Amino acid sequence: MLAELSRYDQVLTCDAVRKAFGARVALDGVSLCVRRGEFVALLGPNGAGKTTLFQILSGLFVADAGQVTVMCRDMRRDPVRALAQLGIVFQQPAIDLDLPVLANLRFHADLHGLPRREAAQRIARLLQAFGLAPRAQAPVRELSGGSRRKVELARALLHEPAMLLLDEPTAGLDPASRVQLLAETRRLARHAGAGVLWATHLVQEVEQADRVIVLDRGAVRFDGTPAALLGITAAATLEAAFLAMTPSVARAAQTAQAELSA
Ligand SMILES: Nc1ncnc2c1ncn2[C@@H]1O[C@H](COP(=O)(O)OP(=O)(O)OP(=O)(O)O)[C@@H](O)[C@H]1O
Repeated sequence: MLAELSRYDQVLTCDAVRKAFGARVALDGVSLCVRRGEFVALLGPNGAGKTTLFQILSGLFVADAGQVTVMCRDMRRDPVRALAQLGIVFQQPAIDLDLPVLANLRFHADLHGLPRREAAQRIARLLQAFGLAPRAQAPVRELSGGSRRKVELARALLHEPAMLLLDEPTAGLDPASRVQLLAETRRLARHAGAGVLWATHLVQEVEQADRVIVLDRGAVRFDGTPAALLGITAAATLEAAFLAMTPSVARAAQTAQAELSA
């Protein structure tokens, strides 16, 4: 019974996923899960495999081996129903810059087959929550980088997905916008009971996470709470703990430091 409960509590599962590009192995047997209402940070240096993993989780790439499920739907066998439960923000902005904010959101609602009245209510709520209501009629091109990201996040939440996949959503934002976007995502996802997988290489963004998964060179090096990451590495800061978990990054940091002090 307990095992059944915990299986249904898992919104996203990824089991022994492998992906290679020719001889380069990008993911080497990655297993992880995200539970309902849980905010999980996926922390990894450049080239760790985060984007490849997201492309597989969002159905853009097919894994060479392994299994992905969303709300118990197998991504390979039942992609339509698995994808319907996902809200995705890609690393590269993917929004029509010439369309007004409102039209972008309406288009997404239509794609998901939301009835017009229901869509209008949800859009109004999300625009309000993100402080975007006054800019609803503005073309996205006229918005700041931070506001554009908020439109993408609102769009990802519009069909009320069980799981949010966010690939470095704060890339290119200033520190204040980063903190704001992170806080708003957490609040909205928790309110909706959705799971969140937030990929980043910024250690500051994992402090508030329920759990952190460290990915390096295509493999999971750690999976636990930020406090546990500090505990097992006996590091004073999360930054030091991350370096301890990713020796290749630590070596690069040491070399850079030595060059600076030479
Ligand atoms: N289309 C591709 N063809 C060949 N190699 C690829 C391709 N996509 C990714 N790789 C390689 O797979 C590895 C993982 O790359 P990936 O982009 O997934 O890492 P990442 O963690 O998202 O990095 P970043 O933080 O820089 O975006 C890297 O070694 C990369 O060079």
